[in-house]
Amino acid sequence: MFSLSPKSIRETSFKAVILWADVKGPRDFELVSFDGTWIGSLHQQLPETKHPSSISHVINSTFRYQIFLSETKTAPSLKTLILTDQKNSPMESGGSETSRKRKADDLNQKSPLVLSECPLVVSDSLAEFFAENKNIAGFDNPGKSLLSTVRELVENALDSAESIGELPRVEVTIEEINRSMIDDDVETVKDSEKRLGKNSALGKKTAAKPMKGPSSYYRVTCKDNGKGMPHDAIPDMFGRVLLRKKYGVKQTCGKFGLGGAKMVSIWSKMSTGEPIEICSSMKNENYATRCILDVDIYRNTPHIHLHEKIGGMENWHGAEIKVIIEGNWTAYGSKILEYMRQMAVITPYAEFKFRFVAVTPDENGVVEKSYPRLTEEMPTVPVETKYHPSAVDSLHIIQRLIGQTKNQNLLEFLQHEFVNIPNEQAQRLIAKMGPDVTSETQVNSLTLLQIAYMHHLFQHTKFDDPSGNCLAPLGDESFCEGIYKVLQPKMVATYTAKSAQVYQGHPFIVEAGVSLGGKYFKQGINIFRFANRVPLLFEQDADVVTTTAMKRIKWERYKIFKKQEKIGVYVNIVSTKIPFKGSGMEYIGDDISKIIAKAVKTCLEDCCNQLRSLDLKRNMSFYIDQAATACASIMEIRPDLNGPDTKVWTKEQLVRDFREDCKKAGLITD
Ligand SMILES: Nc1ncnc2c1ncn2[C@@H]1O[C@H](COP(=O)(O)OP(=O)(O)OP(=O)(O)O)[C@@H](O)[C@H]1O
Repeated sequence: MFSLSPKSIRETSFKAVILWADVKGPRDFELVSFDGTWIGSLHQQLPETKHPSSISHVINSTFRYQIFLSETKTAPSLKTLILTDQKNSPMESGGSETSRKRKADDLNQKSPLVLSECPLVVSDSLAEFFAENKNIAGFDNPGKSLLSTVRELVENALDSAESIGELPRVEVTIEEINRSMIDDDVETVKDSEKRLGKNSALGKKTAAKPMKGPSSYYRVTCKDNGKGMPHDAIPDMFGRVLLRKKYGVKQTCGKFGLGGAKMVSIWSKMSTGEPIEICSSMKNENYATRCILDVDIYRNTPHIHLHEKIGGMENWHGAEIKVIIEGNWTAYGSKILEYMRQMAVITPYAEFKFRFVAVTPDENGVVEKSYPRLTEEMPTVPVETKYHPSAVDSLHIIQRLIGQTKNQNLLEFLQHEFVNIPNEQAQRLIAKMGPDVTSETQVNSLTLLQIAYMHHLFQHTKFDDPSGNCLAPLGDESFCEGIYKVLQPKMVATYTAKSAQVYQGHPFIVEAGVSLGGKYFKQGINIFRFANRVPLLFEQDADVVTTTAMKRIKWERYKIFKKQEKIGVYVNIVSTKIPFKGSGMEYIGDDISKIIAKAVKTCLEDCCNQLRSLDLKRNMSFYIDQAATACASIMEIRPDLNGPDTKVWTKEQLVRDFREDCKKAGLITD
């Protein structure tokens, strides 16, 4: 079975020989180690041959891969890889039933194996692994780390309040502190860079971009009204990195799945050496917990300084997290303020308070922002759902589910551990898995090759689409409220797709908004991107939303003129898996999926249509006023037109009645 501890991330080169294959031409392969680990994908040109079974083809390649080896495994070296062709299953590709079966038998006996030599250097602690690779979690330099710290704490605070149905209230304070308050010797910027580089156990220095101004130390505090945390669980929640045993898939705001709070603890340990302080109280508990700890990075354990229960906090439930980290407000302050503003747009049911205090209170020394709650309407809490077979992107997932399942026979396993595999389809899949496998086969007796083949079948079979019931978009009315009140455009239209669509077995829903005018916007197109209700602040250019708004929407068709107007474009994509591109996970590549690009375009076009009809109504409203005023003037001049028994209409009354009638007829909105 898999352990929960990653051992290494390395680049390696390997030599591989395909001993058996019945395909030729360009193919995508999936590389899997013999312990079931998915290693990576490879696009390879196979030689043209009339006798495919005699292919002997050498692959030379360099790979960046991530390996999770068992803790108990004695030989931590990876020697053997299975190569699975993603495109062309030997059993699926043409031929009679008997020939397909023969090929299946061949697959079982001959095994399309690839041999390789992969030297591995092993590191033991998951916390150390994250410390070494902090850039993948957004902690690549002090400025970005300050932003990521705020982000992780705010998103945990929101999750916590929403999970108990409480309208969130989140207070964030960043106080710059005098280093001499915590350091004996004041460190120079150069020394600090040296220290941060040295902390990387492999000596891999993070490519530090030149930043505006020197970095400094900051106390970041985030207080919420969420569910709080159980007393005994707190040290592990903040001081031990574990790979979570995920059973299914869920819409979450965490981008890396690494545990943001833990990354914050590790960053504080690495950058200032100061512990993290947690105060928490749960609903209906008559005490609060105060816990001070730091992470022992090399042992991956919490090092507890204080862990006590305190009284007198009966009227509060929630958490307050305090951490002292190295950061750079000069370089990233504007990004942090932008994050808070966009968070207020996409979370209009929350109340946010933000305060920054510099060590020297000059005119930029204090920044305060307050975003009041704009609606009491809260989206539903996203629910975890079982995997759709097309969303199973590694053998590892099937193996984990086999390890956890109560459904021991294969037929039950397929039907109950996944969505959208009905009984008949499960039986058909089992029939394809070769003569040794039946509905009654115990899942824990499946060989690795059989599991690899099950995975292969999942990737090459058409299943019904998963439902989007597990997703929780914000909703078009709340989205409109957020945009209108926080960013104050002149006009805004929003649209949330009525049903989910599917990308690689994961359901997704797009919601969009388009606004016009407003003093906070620049001329042209202003883009705001969100994924699972979290703002995306970097790498905008290659994003599907940017490309769609810039190139695919014919704005003039809706009488919106890019060169003259201030256009706001807002897109929130919610999914059980956001197909991010790039290591920073800050954008969804435009080339990634036509389905997503089309869904974004459709939603934006709906908003443009709404704006167009809003604009027509606005014009109509103007002409109605003009017409009514003209009529009233005539009647004032010629009172005889009112008739002997009717009362004399004033100009105002006439305009009011006219507008009322037009409103009833749907010609104008206001
Ligand atoms: N403000 C908070 N209120 C209540 N519980 C919290 C709070 N912050 C963290 N936690 C608890 O600590 C756990 C660990 O947090 P952490 O950010 O490390 O992981 P995560 O939130 O589960 O993952 P990710 O950040 O990748 O989404 C959370 O799952 C949650 O149970």
